[in-house]
Amino acid sequence: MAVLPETVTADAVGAVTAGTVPAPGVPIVRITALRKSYGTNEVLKGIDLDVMRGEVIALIGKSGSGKSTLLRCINGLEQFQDGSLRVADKPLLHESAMAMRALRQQVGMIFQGFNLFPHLSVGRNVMLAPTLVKKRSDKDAAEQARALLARVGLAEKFDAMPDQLSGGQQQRVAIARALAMEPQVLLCDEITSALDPELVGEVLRVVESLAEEGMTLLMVTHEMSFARKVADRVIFMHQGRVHEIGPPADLFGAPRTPELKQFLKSLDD
Ligand SMILES: Nc1ncnc2c1ncn2[C@@H]1O[C@H](COP(=O)(O)OP(=O)(O)OP(=O)(O)O)[C@@H](O)[C@H]1O
Repeated sequence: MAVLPETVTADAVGAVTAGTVPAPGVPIVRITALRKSYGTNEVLKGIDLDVMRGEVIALIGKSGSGKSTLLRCINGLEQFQDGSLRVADKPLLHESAMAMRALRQQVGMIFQGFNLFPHLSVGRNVMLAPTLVKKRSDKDAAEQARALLARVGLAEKFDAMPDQLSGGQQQRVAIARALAMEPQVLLCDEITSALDPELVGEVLRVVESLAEEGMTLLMVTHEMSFARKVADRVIFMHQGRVHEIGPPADLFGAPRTPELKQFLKSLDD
């Protein structure tokens, strides 16, 4: 796990986090007895998890095991029925619009679909949230966007339109856009699943470099070799529970439960 200094500023980009971050050893995300249902279907059945600053966690598991729902609860996209969720020591309270706005600034999320605004240039896509939400000047936001685009290897694409980019490039813009809000945690939900195989590597390399720089990452991934290489811990979710959790060498090398053994075997078939 990379360890960040006490305070990290956004000027050097790299700049994956900004502002004051909690002291080392303090969880950035603290999830306690979290339960989430859709109607009568209980999808998360009591999740307990502390995510430490600078930690990289890979979430793996069968389709429907609750991985995406967990990420969506952490960034406030989904409400939950029971338990508690704290981000940077603040409780996630859906009833407070102000608290939710603050949360959205702490927690970045990248999805399988890149969700860029098609009518805005790449640069404008990256600038949008900082100008609207953080009230940055156009000049500052453009400067930051240029630096972030350089950071993801797309310095020359500032004025391009999204449809002029490959899927891998669009996903890298989406990463730059998420970083522009200077999140303390980045949630990645199968961010390479929609890409042609030859484009997967360029996106994973960016994520890997963020991990090396100390970004806290929670990623749902089907890229097991990536999880093995980059994650500090892997979580195997099964039927809405954290079924196994530990270092990648343990989960991949010595799975304890039949469910994980079977899941890993299914990947080889
Ligand atoms: N908006 C929704 N409304 C109703 N049920 C939902 C909704 N979103 C997810 N579910 C259900 O919640 C369960 C968990 O879904 P989730 O997407 O979290 O699983 P997952 O592990 O991320 O799966 P996948 O790997 O296929 O994305 C599934 O049974 C799914 O059908």
